[in-house]
Amino acid sequence: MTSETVTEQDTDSKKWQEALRKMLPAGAPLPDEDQLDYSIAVEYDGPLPLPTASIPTVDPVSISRFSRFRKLQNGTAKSVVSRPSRASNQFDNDSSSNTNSISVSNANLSDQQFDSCSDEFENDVDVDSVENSTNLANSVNSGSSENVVSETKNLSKKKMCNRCGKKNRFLLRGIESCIVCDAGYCSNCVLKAMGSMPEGRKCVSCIGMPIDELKRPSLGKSSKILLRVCSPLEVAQIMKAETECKANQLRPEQLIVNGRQLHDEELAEIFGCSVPPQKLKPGRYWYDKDSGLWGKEGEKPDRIISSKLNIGGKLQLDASNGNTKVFINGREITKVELRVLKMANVQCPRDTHFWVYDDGSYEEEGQNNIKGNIWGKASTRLVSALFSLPVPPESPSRSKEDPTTFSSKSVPAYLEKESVHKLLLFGIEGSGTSTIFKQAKCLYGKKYTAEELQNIKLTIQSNLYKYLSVLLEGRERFEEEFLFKNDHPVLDADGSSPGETASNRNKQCIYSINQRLKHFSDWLLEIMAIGDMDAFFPAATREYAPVVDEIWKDPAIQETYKRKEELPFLPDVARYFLDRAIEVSSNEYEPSEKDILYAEGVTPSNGLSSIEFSCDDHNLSSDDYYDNFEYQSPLTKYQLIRISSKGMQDGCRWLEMFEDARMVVFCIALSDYDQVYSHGTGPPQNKMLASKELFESTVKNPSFSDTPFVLLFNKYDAFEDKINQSPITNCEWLKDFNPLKPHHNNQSLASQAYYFMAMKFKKLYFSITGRKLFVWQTRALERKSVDEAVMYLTEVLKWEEDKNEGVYGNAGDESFYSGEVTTSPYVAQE
Ligand SMILES: Nc1nc2c(ncn2[C@@H]2O[C@H](COP(=O)(O)OP(=O)(O)OP(=O)(O)O)[C@@H](O)[C@H]2O)c(=O)[nH]1
Ligand SMILES: [Mg+2]
Repeated sequence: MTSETVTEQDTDSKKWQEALRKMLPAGAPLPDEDQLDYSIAVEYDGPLPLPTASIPTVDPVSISRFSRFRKLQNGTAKSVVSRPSRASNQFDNDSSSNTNSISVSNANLSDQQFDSCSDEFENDVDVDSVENSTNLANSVNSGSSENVVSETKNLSKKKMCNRCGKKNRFLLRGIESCIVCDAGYCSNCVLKAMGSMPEGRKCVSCIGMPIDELKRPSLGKSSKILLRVCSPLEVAQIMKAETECKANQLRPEQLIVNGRQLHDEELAEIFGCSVPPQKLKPGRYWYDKDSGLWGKEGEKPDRIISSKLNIGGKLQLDASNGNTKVFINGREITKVELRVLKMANVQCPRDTHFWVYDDGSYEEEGQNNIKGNIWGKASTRLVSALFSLPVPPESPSRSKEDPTTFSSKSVPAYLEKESVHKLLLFGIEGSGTSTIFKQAKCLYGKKYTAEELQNIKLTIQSNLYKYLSVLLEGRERFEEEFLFKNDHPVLDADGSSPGETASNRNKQCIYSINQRLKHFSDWLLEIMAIGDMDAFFPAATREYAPVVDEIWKDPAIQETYKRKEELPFLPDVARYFLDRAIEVSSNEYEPSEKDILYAEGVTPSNGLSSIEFSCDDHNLSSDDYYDNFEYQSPLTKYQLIRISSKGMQDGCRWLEMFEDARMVVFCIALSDYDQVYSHGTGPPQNKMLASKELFESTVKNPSFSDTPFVLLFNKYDAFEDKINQSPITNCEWLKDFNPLKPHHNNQSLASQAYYFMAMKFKKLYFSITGRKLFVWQTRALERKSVDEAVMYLTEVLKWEEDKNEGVYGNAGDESFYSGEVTTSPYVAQE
């Protein structure tokens, strides 16, 4: 080794030390290389004030990680989602994959680039590898260099225009590909290569040829590229031709219905009927011509189409692979269907054979006696919709005689069902799921109706009495304790005995209230004890509002409130509403958005609630969020389904109904680590442990064996507030937390603890599933934080989809890449 190289290395290592020191909290010692704790990276919050030329920087080269969160601006990668806090990070990395690789280079980057890169660093460093690594260089190069290079090659090929061969900057905005041969063209070449597009987006040489079936879902969905080179009207025409021209249609032999290939006229019959199966793809299906139920072979029904079509073979008993011993029109139904039938109060013991007609009326086979209508009840329709079972359209023209009179206008969203991604949201009591749900509803859902608002108002008004009664009960207890203590004072050191005990009995104490209020208190507590509150309220609301206000302001109650930690049933929001008792109780009161957010009992406490939204509903997300993306179908719908904590306790019976959920969003309040949880008959337990148990059992639930999980760590604000007073090691499971000392403030400690807990859960999840757990943090009371969380969820879905489709294997590739790969010196060394 020459002396020159030695000095070079020396200087390098000094630079590293200098850079590290800047990243560490002020005064923190430079850790040993061996014990370097890289979770400190979450602290990093901006470019270092060092000459950029000499700073080792982080260059994003990981291809598959580019996504909407890493969209490119001016050639640099930047996190689109602004960080909700210094510590906002996603732990979406998989230690076993190479997708997190980041190469380190000494390239000269501008400040701005450095900033972007450090963003990337902050968000992307593989937590697992960081934790285990002993060397920064290794940690940031956690992927193998070979893989990085080959991924890049693939991408380069993918992103090359098939006509001009250029990888010019237009390519950052995507390419348009041929629906037959997948050749891609940049916006400069697309018209030259595809001509007037009489059959949609096909190379001129591919016209007349059948399309690539993988691309069928994107038929008729235009991209932004086309809009750049054609007028909107032209694009509309091209898209129309693409969906309608003969060459692009399914061929009858691609469809097998009830075990038989279709003929030409059968295909025509399907497409010609008034309610055809939409978005039909080649495959094997079953069809029940009496009820109109239609599904994929071996699966539950998927939709209801026109009945009485003469297509395919005879419906088989095992068409949907049911195992319930209950039969509909000769088909053994699936568990989910049976459950819905039971909810619709249809008696169905084993070995029942039903005859179901297309209007939902049913009878037992051979009895000739209509027993009822399955779809009669709105609740059944709702439950069916939630469980992805089809429901017939609600149309006045619907009739048994003429089943094909459904007007196409009334065909509901279920026809688009396959593009609805269900996200299941739950967690233990108080984790914040209803707050998140309400925020999401405000952000993307429909406005509350007048009736809903009225109900919310009544809920808020009666909550006042609930809170008051908790306080009054606490007051009584504290008063008794206080007087008892004074009755039996501990002997003083001088041996003086309890002298004036008798007179204490009649004495007032700080917890005492006047006779009049005592009277009201007794009355209210009695009503609460009987559980008869609804009989008195809201009628009594306005009448008693002044008393409520008076009691709340009474010094005794204020003293009681000071000990709210001892009142487990008093939520934090009590003060928010009690402070405004008079206003809230008035007839004219209209709950504000904030009131609704804070109000308890707005989302059902023992069941399901759901909202549907599409990507376009992101009203908080910046416009340029989608700028660089291929056009996303506005039809990508998401359904956020919240299962209440009570519903979860119920033997988790809901879960098995959601096998088709695209994602489980498990919510845990970070601030629960030192809270006690007691429910049911079980002994009190640490709340974080209770969450962990529920998490574990959910992960092991067979219904979710293939479903990605996202862990939402909620109440980050409360977590930050308390972490310095109450160490997280108070929780048995978190005993081995060993923060890098000294932490100069709550934020830094909180972010380290957050990382630590995220890692705990990631490892737990990995040990059960062998997969990666996605982790995100929220402050559910802040709307922006929930919006960001939802964006993250949709992003994870996208990643998962890409993964399932074999990333970049086909055209809909939404990843972006900024110029050439910088070969890291470390990669080169390997
Ligand atoms: N400080 C803080 N409070 C929150 C946050 N999220 C929710 N809360 C409060 O925590 C309490 C419980 O939240 P909920 O949303 O009702 O929790 P939940 O999961 O629906 O719980 P159940 O209704 O018991 O099933 C409410 O008083 C919320 O206002 C948060 O991010 N920070
Ligand atoms: Mg709640």
